[in-house]
Amino acid sequence: MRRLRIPAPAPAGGPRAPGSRAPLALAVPALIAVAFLLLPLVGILARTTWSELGTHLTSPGVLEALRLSLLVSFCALGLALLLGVPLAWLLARVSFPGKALVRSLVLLPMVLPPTVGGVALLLGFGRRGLLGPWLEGTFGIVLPFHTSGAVVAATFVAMPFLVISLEGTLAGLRTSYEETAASLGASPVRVFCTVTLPMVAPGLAAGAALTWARALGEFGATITFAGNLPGATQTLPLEVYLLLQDSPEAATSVSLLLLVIAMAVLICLRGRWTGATTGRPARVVRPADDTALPAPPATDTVEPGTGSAAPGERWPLHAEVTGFNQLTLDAGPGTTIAVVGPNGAGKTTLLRALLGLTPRARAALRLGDTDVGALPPHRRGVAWVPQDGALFPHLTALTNTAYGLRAHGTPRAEARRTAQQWLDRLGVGPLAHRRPAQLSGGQAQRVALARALAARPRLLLLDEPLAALDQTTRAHVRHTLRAHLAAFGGVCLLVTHDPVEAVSLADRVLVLDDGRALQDAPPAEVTRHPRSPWVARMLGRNAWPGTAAGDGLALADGGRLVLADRLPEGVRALAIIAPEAVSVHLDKPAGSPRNVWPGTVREITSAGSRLRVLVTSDRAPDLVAEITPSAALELGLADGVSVWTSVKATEVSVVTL
Ligand SMILES: Nc1ncnc2c1ncn2[C@@H]1O[C@H](COP(=O)(O)OP(=O)(O)OP(=O)(O)O)[C@@H](O)[C@H]1O
Repeated sequence: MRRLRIPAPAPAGGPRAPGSRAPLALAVPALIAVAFLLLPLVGILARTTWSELGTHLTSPGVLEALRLSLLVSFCALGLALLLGVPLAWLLARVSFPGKALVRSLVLLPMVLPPTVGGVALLLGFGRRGLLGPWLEGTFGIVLPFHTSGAVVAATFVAMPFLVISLEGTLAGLRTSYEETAASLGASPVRVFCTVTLPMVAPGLAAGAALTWARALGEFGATITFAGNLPGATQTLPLEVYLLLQDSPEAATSVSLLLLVIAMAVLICLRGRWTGATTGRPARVVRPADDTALPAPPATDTVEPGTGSAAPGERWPLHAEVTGFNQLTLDAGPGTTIAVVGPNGAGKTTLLRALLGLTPRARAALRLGDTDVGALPPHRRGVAWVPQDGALFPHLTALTNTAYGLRAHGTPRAEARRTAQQWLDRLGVGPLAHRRPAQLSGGQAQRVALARALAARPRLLLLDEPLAALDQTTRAHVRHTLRAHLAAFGGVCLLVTHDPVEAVSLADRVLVLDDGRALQDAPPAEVTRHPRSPWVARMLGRNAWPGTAAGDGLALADGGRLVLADRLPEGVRALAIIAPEAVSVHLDKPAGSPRNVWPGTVREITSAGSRLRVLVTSDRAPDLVAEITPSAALELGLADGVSVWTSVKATEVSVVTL
């Protein structure tokens, strides 16, 4: 039996090649650097008079300075949170002119000598500064030589730590969570408080801890701007400075205290601030095992109190989209439209335009009798299920599902009851208490769908809802979707690359290309007469565009195809050939088929119980034939084998373009 060797995990702190050693030329200066940083700290420890430590730290002057330091540092932290959190959000989320300048401004106090910072504060907020006289005249506030001045100075130098840390975390947080929350009806402030802040909490905590530690140790700006008044502005660092002249041992003891506090903060953060604070890791969508769950009921007459399919709630759709997408959409209530098209065709942009989330396309949107195109995303009644579900990781399945209801003002108990009903309907009721990280891919998709439907949308947008699922789960969730879309009183747009999904779930298939509607027809019509080679190929057909000439088509990719019925000369058309209609031979076939080409087998793949054989030829475009495995065996087909392919003219269907 062969045993698998599992490689040992990379050591913490980054990958290292086995047996690799740091080169001496780097290791020596690095060690000197460590010693350089360590030595002063060891100096403090070595020179501390441990027997006197208690006396030094409990002297009235030190206790007063400690009290003041704590007051000033916590006030500075509060002020930094109040101002810095919105600023970090703005820098991370909004594009505006001069953003780089604002970011530099935020960083400036970190590189500015603190005394220069103090001078700048004096010139800005001092009694003779730009704002000082107004502050004094209007509010009677004089910042210099007052505790509030020490708070301002500490905030000035410490706030950058908070802003940088939080901005980095926000930048690492995918916007789909916030956009989904808005699509569920949450206002921007609600989204910020209930989704953004909880999700960036680790980064915020790290930034806050550093900010507080920096404010606690602030010296230069404080002494320059606020002075050194005992009981008012004389904080611990200033006390150390004074003690150094009169009582160096006491200064060492207080320094030790500040050192211990700073080290404690850094040890608690364990380097998170320097790069690991990019929000919680995205949930990994695992292949799902839904077999433990009850299959969702196919038809369900229980209607939650706020269900979207309640009698009377019917929402036809009218949309005129301009910008990158240029199309008009009209659909009756209950219609499901599959949106298909090649990569970059504008499917996601269309959904984002309907949500009001992109400036690249704009939708004049009417749902029922209401024009919602001018409303912000959270007031449109358009729910969105992005490809990854975007379940809020800090909420359970139940609270995720209740989110939209709560955003619409439903009382908590009622929202939870209704959410539980929706989860039950979608067959994931028993998982209500689980967090998204504890759900499989299929379960998470059902919860995401329950959450969207529970919000009572007037338009439902599903972006490749089944893409992340394995085949078995896909069939399960497709079944669930079909049952619930049938009961949905609005229009549903479903982006997909899967022909089975498009044909089995949709009443119409909207084919997009370059932002425009190439075809908008029932699935049967699109299957019979696809109007683009891409759709035909998506449906598993061979599709050759060409121009009518003589008794056939002059193919755009070179070669000729004979048709059963002549087309008017010069007409552009798409020839569709089902792979089953293509015959593969080892020798040139004699007799009836007039479309015969020599070629070479390039690829053989399985398609259910049959094989698909890709044949390339210099006399015709690539052609896929579908044959049985026994026929392939008989012909000895393999990559590189020379073959002949033939198609009867009567087997070619033609769509004029
Ligand atoms: N933020 C953006 N800025 C500029 N161009 C963009 C932006 N987002 C998308 N695009 C471009 O717009 C076009 C449509 O993109 P879109 O994401 O809507 O395509 P799609 O049909 O959803 O593609 P896919 O199937 O790959 O998801 C593409 O050419 C894409 O490069």
